Amino acid sequence: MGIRLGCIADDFTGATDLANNLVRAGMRVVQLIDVPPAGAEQAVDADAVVIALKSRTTPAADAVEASLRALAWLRSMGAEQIYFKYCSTFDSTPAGNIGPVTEALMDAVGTDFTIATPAFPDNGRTVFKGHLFVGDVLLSDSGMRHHPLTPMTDSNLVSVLGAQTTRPVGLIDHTVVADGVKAIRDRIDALREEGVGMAIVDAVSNDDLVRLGAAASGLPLVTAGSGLAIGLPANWGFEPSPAAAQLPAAGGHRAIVSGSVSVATNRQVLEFLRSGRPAFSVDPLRIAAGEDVVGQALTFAESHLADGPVLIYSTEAPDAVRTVQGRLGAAEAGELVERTLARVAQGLVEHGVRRLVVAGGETSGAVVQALGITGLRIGPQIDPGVPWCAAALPGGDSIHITLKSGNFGGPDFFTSAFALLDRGTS
Ligand SMILES: Nc1ncnc2c1ncn2[C@@H]1O[C@H](COP(=O)(O)OP(=O)(O)OP(=O)(O)O)[C@@H](O)[C@H]1O
Ligand SMILES: O=C(O)[C@@H](O)C(=O)CO
Repeated sequence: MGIRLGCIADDFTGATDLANNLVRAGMRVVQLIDVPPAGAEQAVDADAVVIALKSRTTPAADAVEASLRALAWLRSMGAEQIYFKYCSTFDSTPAGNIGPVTEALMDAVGTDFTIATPAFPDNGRTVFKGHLFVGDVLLSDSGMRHHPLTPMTDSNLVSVLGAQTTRPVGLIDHTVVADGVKAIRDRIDALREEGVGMAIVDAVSNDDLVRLGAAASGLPLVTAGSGLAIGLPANWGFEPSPAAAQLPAAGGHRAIVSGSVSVATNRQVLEFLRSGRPAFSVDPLRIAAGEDVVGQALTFAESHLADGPVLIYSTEAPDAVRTVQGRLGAAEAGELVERTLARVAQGLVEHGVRRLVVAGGETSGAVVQALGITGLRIGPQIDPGVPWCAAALPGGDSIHITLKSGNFGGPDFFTSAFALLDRGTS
């Protein structure tokens, strides 16, 4: 039998976030890193597949091209519904990429209508009257207003999405969502008749998302953050079950590689340092000066791995990051650190690390690619949006890995993640 749900995620940690919510709602999920190359037939034994792209901030045409390739592959696997996953903070610019990718997918699946909601109440993202809140504040008052690539300065998602698409954008507001599945479907029919192509949907609770999920069962394409995933699997009769999140037993050394500079990760690094555990700080300026930082980090790790976990981190507060960026350039500094941390991760695996936490979306992309990982089996949730995963390594061995979005996870994430594995993954 083919897969039920085919998902296209615009970044790697976002992909595991989505896969995690699907698993928790009872689906067996495989996450693939990029679209499998043509001819490389991959046997997928899963109810849903999430293809992880790095298309959030690429030029819109590239994001569209990659998303359409992913769509074609998912349809060839029998996907009955397509889910385009973006960030719960709707990260995008007037040039895209949420609008252009959505339009291209609509054309390709032959639909005149889809929904859009980044709501993820478990992580404090709610949509009310079309406005996105992050915790207690509007998106435009949150840290996202300073994001270097996708600054979010408007919380009104109808206008944000409207600026990115040629199709009229409407709203399905909370009164309709609260009224239930029939009311949502009636509103969709009415918007369709008015010629609206995409509708932002309010959701302030998981119950809202469950109702929306049921109402969306007939739509060939849905677009959302990961939250909607809690409401879709029931449309095929799936029910929450621990069996969906089973992973093989974990073993091997434990390490954390953190290139995330987000607020939550800074707190997690601080908490780890405070606990007196072994940690090595990667200084971008020393890398730029030609020091063998990879070698130094691995020598440090080697002497501590037996009593791990060991943390290798470049995480710094915004001021320190700005100073480095001022000296090296933001893109250059980012790339330098990503390359370094990816090589550190390779070295850690060569030294027997088989339980690895990676923090940061870009960092995760660099690490996963350097390790030659092409697919992830999704396991149990550590914190909302972050599951453990199991992956095959090119040499035939396997690894347990978790890819943590910068702003996800509690302060003790770097230790609670391993504690969950110690309690058993199956
Ligand atoms: N000390 C540092 N100085 C400058 N740049 C850094 C430093 N540490 C990390 N970086 C770069 O900052 C970027 C952080 O992006 P990344 O996506 O990994 O984390 P994030 O933005 O915190 O998390 P997310 O995207 O999941 O929300 C990477 O390109 C990384 O290489
Ligand atoms: O939706 C989110 O916030 C995350 O899954 C994500 O996409 C972070 O990059």
